[in-house]
Amino acid sequence: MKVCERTECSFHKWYPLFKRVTIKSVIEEIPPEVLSYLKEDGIVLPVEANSNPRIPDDIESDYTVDWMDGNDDDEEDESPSFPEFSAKLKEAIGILGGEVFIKTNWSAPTDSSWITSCKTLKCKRLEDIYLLLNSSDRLMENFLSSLKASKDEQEQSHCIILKKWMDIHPGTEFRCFVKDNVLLAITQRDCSDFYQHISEEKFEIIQDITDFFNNNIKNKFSLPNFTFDVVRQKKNKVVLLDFGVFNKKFSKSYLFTWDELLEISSAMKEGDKAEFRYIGSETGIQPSANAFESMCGLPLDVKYMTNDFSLINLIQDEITQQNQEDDV
Ligand SMILES: Nc1ncnc2c1ncn2[C@@H]1O[C@H](COP(=O)(O)OP(=O)(O)OP(=O)(O)O)[C@@H](O)[C@H]1O
Repeated sequence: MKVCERTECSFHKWYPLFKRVTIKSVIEEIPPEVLSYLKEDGIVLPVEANSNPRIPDDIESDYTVDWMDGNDDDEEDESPSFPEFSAKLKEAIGILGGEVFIKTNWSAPTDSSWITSCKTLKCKRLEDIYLLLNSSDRLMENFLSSLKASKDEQEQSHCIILKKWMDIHPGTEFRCFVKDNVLLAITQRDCSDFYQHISEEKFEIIQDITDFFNNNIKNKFSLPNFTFDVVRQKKNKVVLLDFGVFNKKFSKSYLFTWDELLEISSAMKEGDKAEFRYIGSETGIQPSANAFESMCGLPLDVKYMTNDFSLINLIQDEITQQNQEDDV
């Protein structure tokens, strides 16, 4: 993969061109001092995001426990503060209707919904945004990526994207694969459930997504090979969510394998429709990747070590080897 492919899939690169067909968003560049703060371990909210300000001494009641006796003032002094950046985030929440979804150039904090007050990725306050930015391993990987990135990626500015909140039914989300500007395949994105409506409407789903691709995406995105995600809310209503790299290291292929996608590509003839895969019955459902992500936060070092998230395979190989040694 050429490195610039990942750059082209960064939200801030494609959003201006595809504004009309995606969710209204605001892009804020992360200033260097905020980036350094986000790269640090631990969760210390900036003062502007702290919704539990210290009770002033003069109204402290007899029942107030002085937990931090003597250290309070020191702690308060150490809290970071980014008034300008925080004001921009607050303004963006207002512009987008009071409820937003956040992500960085490439990833959303889907591993951290447990930390917000409403236990979803919906952010209504600065506190929710800073909690997600600080607690997500997925975002941390984005922030740290410049350490191992090529020159091209290092020159990328890190951004926080605030998107207007949209209630999305997981059974309406699809990932699409494009090679040489041809729509090859479409897969259900939430493979942890069986959705009756998908099998009932499969032909309309393929048609709507194909029309959407032909009218809005084909030959307009800057790469010939890529993935894109859509939400098909109802007939003739398709919304673009995101673009991704056509590469197994960076994008999940869900109900296809990457080898299958390449085979489909080489067998595809002009006029062929994209291949569509979905869970066809209750028995076909698969474990939810998000549930796994949020239950077991693997240390980043371990993730990097395994590179393509194949830790399970690594452990399995180790066990097999040990068993073989025991048998000898
Ligand atoms: N504006 C929005 N409002 C509410 N939920 C959203 C919004 N945008 C995306 N989502 C939800 O968040 C999920 C993750 O979003 P997105 O695909 O942008 O993240 P990602 O990190 O790029 O994912 P991946 O790494 O799998 O490509 C989506 O599947 C969708 O369910």
